Amino acid sequence: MTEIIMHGCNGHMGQVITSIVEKDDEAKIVAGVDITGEKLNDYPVFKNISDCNVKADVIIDFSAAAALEDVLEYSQKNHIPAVLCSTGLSNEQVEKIKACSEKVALLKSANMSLGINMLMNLLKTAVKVLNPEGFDIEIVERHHNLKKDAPSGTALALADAMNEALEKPYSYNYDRSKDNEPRKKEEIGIVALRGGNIVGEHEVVFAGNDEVIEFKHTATSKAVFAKGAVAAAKFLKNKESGLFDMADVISAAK
Ligand SMILES: NC(=O)C1=CN([C@@H]2O[C@H](COP(=O)(O)OP(=O)(O)OC[C@H]3O[C@@H](n4cnc5c(N)ncnc54)[C@H](OP(=O)(O)O)[C@@H]3O)[C@@H](O)[C@H]2O)C=CC1
Ligand SMILES: O=C(O)C1=N[C@H](C(=O)O)C[C@H](O)C1
Repeated sequence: MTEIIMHGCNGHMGQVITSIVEKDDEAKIVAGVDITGEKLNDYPVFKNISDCNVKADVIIDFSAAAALEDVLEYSQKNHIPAVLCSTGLSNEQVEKIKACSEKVALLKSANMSLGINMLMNLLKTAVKVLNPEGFDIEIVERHHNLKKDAPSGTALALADAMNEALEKPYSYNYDRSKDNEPRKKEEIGIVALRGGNIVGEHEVVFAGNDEVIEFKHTATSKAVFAKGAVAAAKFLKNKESGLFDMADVISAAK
């Protein structure tokens, strides 16, 4: 049994995870943390993670970037591994995660789906073939009208994955409205659309001379992220320290 503290338990993702874990004989939410403090389910809810006095194997965080430091402090102090899913993290926060992972096991992923994590590998291959031929790379992401951060953590992770495969990393261009000149070769354009209840779409376009190649992932339900997060929690249980990602969870399941 994997006992979970659900951080951000009353939000959209927290509630989807709650319903998935209810049907899972190998996992249990033993406490929730949410700034609203409301008790919506049968587990106790704390307003701040520092007040949570319940023993657990792992924390799952789907709350907000602003909560990261509190989650890391609690995770390190109580030596409880954490699955970090909130997006909109600053570079400084990513460095804090790396430093903290020397003391406690952490898994950070902007997207918990199998499809996006496979797409990252495909893009690394594509960029190695298409970049020497001068293809321009653009990313378009679409999300619901409640999403706070832009561009999505996934769009940035896809761009980072391609940059890892390039000899010289490209810069990211989020807004061409003031450029007043043609796009640069060594950049990746990243565009964010927000509307309705779109769960999450990511499109990567390689535009060359006389041909265009498009990769697209569509999440049709938040359950795809929730299932990935629960699998990650089970994977992280009993790990002492280190920084992991969804690729580690996927390869351990093979
Ligand atoms: N890695 C992945 O696969 C995915 C990542 N995400 C990311 O997860 C995060 C949450 O998404 P979602 O569930 O849609 O968002 P919601 O806003 O629906 O839920 C977040 C919940 O956390 C609460 N909260 C906010 N700040 C804190 C805090 N400091 N301490 C405790 N609770 C807090 C919110 O309260 P209040 O409403 O009062 O602010 C809310 O109840 C986002 O960053 C999103 O981008 C989402 C889906 C997939
Ligand atoms: O906020 C969301 O909803 C999502 N956020 C993640 C992101 O920023 O990439 C992942 C997913 O696309 C849904």
